[in-house]
Amino acid sequence: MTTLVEFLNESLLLPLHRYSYEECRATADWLLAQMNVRPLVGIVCGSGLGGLAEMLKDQVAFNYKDIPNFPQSTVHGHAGRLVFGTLKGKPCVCMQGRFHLYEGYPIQKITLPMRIFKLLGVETVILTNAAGGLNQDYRVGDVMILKDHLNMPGFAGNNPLAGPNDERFGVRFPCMSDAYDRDLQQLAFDVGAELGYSDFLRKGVYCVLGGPSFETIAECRMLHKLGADAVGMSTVHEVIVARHCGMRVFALSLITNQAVMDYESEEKANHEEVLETGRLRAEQLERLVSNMVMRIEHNSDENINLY
Ligand SMILES: O=P(O)(O)O[C@@H]1C[C@H](O)[C@@H](CO)O1
Ligand SMILES: Nc1nc2[nH]cnc2c(=O)[nH]1
Repeated sequence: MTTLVEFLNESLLLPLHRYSYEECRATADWLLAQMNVRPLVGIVCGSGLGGLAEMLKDQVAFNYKDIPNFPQSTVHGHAGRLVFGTLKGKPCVCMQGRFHLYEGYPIQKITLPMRIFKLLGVETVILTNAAGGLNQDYRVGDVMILKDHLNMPGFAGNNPLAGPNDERFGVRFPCMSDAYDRDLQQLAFDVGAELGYSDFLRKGVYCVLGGPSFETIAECRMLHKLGADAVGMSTVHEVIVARHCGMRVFALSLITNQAVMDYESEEKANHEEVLETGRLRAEQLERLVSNMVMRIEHNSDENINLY
């Protein structure tokens, strides 16, 4: 006989679909069956930053709609393709389009690709996003290297790791004080300096909100007081799942607009400005990421062509 708890689990929790290890494995195996190279680096393209995927050589690409268990991209500026290839000789997989809470997907679904990355052999994840600048020293077009985050949906209990924990992915209570790899942050600044980008490179704290509405003036003021330098609608959930399963994480925000902090301001946040700033910085971001990828060392570097 079904207990009340089982009934509630099935009727309330199942619709918030959690993918089992076996389902993740099936998706990864489906992809690997069509691939002769295992990616070491997984890249996620933020809004308007899908051009990063075009840098990959010898591409094999899949539309999300053809990949078992994958959600669909519904946002303009997120193409909805998983692209495999090499970047400066290093095998990579790139999400040209990510999923967001505001699209209506459960948090476990928008973070599924991180577990697929892990099962494909990815060791380092590079996440990019578009964000509003809260730090008053930031300018539109600045690139903020994430050193930490504020997880607002998480404060309200919406964490991608909520629910039963499968130890095959990671521990029940993962540490997040080392979420953003410090060596990779330094590498970004070193590579950025060599490319002449120091003037627009920053380091800061990213705050995730659920979206899709942009923030009110009072909300921006509050987030700034809480220690956030930039605000967005993604990345943090992916970071948590990636760290849970032991991948190294690097993340950057392109500051696509100034968050409005002043009641006298005429500025209004809008998605078109977000995409336009992405277009203006695309080339430099592509150079920064590809030069970083070239210099990242991996445990499995010597195995690159064995799969
Ligand atoms: O996927 P990201 O975080 O780059 O997308 C940001 C947040 C919203 O999806 C959108 C708002 O313009 O850009
Ligand atoms: N929440 C939020 N997300 C963004 N993505 C790009 N700009 C913004 C912004 O100002 N606020």
